[in-house]
Amino acid sequence: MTFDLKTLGWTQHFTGQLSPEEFETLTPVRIAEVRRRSLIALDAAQTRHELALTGEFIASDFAVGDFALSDGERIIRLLDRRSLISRKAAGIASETQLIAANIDTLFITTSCNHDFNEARLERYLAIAIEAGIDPVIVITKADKPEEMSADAYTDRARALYRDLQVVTLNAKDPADIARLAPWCGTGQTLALVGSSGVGKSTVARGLTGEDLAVADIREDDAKGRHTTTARSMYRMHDGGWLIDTPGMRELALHDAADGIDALFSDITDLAATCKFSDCQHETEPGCAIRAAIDSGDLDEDRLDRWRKLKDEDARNSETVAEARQRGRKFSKMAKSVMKAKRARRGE
Ligand SMILES: Nc1nc2c(ncn2[C@@H]2O[C@H](COP(=O)(O)OP(=O)(O)OP(=O)(O)O)[C@@H](O)[C@H]2O)c(=O)[nH]1
Ligand SMILES: [Zn+2]
Repeated sequence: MTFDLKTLGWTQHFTGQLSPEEFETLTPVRIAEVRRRSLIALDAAQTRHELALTGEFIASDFAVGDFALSDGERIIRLLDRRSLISRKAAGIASETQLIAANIDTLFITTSCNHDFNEARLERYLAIAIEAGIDPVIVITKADKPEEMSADAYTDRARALYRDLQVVTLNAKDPADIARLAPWCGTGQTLALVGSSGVGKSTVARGLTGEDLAVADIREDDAKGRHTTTARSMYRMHDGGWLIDTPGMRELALHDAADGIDALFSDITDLAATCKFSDCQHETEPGCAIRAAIDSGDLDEDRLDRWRKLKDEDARNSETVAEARQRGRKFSKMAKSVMKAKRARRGE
């Protein structure tokens, strides 16, 4: 085990999962690309290897950023993740699609203009907390704030969550980009989310020196055909890794009840002291939340956003369950049709 594994983002969390035998015989790698039938993995020397997916593994088991053990040709074992971002898949068969693994910090990006929206920031905060990732709010366009001052935007973002880190900057200014260094050093893994046009690509270019959107790799596959695959892991100037997968930019909320509870712990704590355990915080007597609003301790807008976020999460999580239900019904029906056919054929 060489020291350079640290550079890949390897920590004690992963070392602790290895048996002495695995330690001796297998190579730790980090997944940089997930293809249909193979994975591109980086070893401690940051050499790219194409590893075959064989045996029990299929591509959808893996996310960019995963750590695994390889025998040099194949993946032997996937290691437990420190954090995971997934999204709901459209199809029935696989309910969630893995987007990225083992990210330390999520830069939730917005700008000093109409894009700044507390509800949207809270949605990303809930996603980060649920996934086990430290959120940092990055507010771009501090050099040309609209509607209010850059400091006012910073204050509004800070108020969203206790001890929340907020960096307000001009993403085009290298001196400002340098203020992001605490999250970009050797061993650290970062991802960016935010709406279109807020400056994600500009921040990414500042951190890596590369244009992410155009950094696709063209190469020839085994049969000599040209293929274009999107690169997803980029080395940052400060030594860390930036993960940018296509799914990262379209993250939606799902199955994030714990993340929402943590983000709004003041409200959840209050709700626990309401007189009725099923209190809807509308007109019930003994409602601690109504009392906090009346006394000015709780902001009505915040309560409203909490409700909407919970509804959105419930709706999106429910759909997954329903899809599963539909899938089961469909496979039952398919089975009974097959059975009937076999019976007709006299099998
Ligand atoms: N003045 C100023 N312009 C910025 C700043 N950050 C980004 N921009 C500009 O805003 C525009 C959009 O920035 P991008 O980096 O492309 O935004 P994006 O979030 O990557 O957008 P998508 O690729 O659509 O997701 C570009 O013209 C940038 O030059 C900033 O801090 N200050
Ligand atoms: Zn109540």
